[in-house]
Amino acid sequence: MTSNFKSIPVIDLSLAKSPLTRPKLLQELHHALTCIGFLYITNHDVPQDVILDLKHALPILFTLNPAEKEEVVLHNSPHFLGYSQVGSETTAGVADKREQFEFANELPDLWREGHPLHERLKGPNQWPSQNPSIRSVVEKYIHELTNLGERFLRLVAEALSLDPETLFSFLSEQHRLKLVHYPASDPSSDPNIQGVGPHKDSSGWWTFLLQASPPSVKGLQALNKTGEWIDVPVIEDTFVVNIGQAFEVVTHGACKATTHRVLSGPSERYSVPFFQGVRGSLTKTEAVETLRSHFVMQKIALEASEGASVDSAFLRGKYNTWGESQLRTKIRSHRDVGRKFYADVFHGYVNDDSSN
Ligand SMILES: O=C(O)CCC(=O)C(=O)O
Ligand SMILES: [Fe+2]
Repeated sequence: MTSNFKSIPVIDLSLAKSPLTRPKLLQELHHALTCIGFLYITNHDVPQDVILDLKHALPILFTLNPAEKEEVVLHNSPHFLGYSQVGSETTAGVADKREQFEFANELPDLWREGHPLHERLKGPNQWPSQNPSIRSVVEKYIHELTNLGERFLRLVAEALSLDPETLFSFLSEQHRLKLVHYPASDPSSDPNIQGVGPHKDSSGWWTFLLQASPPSVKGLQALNKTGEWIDVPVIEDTFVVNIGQAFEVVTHGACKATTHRVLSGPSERYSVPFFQGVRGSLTKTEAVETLRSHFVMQKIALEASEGASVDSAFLRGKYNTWGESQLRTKIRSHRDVGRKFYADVFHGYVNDDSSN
């Protein structure tokens, strides 16, 4: 569990540039990592035009007509890359009220019969033919966020007294990006309509989220220790950054993947999470053992009040690699895709409740 935070800290990455201010940054980052699991970063050095181009592209992309969206529907893709309509994804057993386009850095489909099934998550994107400019906007954005993620990981390592390159050995060559649209809800209806239900991020090592609507549009909330939902409002020129489940496992719970959700509201909302990918071949043993002496034996970085307790579907589940557990999550969230491309394992995955 995370500590009983009431707000989300803002970490100024420009403090890293001077030896005079770097210690302050590392101290604040350490606190955010070990006590909250959620933070904003500012002065992140992602070029403004790359962010603005993406923000401007969102409303245009989502006004494609249903046939144009259908052309790139997720159901075409064994890599779970493409468009999914409102209500087609479920989180915590309830349909989410959001539509989304999922992309990744462009990779060839090298999977063949006999290779590990999770390798099939890697592959090319589907690009909507009626919005040809979206491709370069998304590709530039993924490129910048990949770099930001790497810069950030070096700071995280330093804040946790690890070698700056240590955390890179867990990364995948695939990073995924979702462009998300939450339609407005009727204000007279239930105020707690689920945009996306309570969850810990399962796809990434770290998540870097652009809240792409004006500050007046609310929705994102993080859960603190006493079960209160804390607003994570839009702050201009920041990214919201949060820990994924694999990172919680590898750090033995020193750094928690904090539960969060989005409520849909009276205004539509756009957001863009970038999921820094975790290597699919990562086994449970590697995940647990690689940094064990650092986090458990030396008790470094374990100042979070409750110590380390890890709540992980990956560890609880019966699948040995991160890739397999990620594939299972994808299949359970998008069953039509699972049934079509993963028929051999589909029933096993959807009927297996050994992890959620
Ligand atoms: O839309 C948001 O602000 C957050 C979305 C999210 O948590 C997710 O897609 O994992
Ligand atoms: Fe999330």
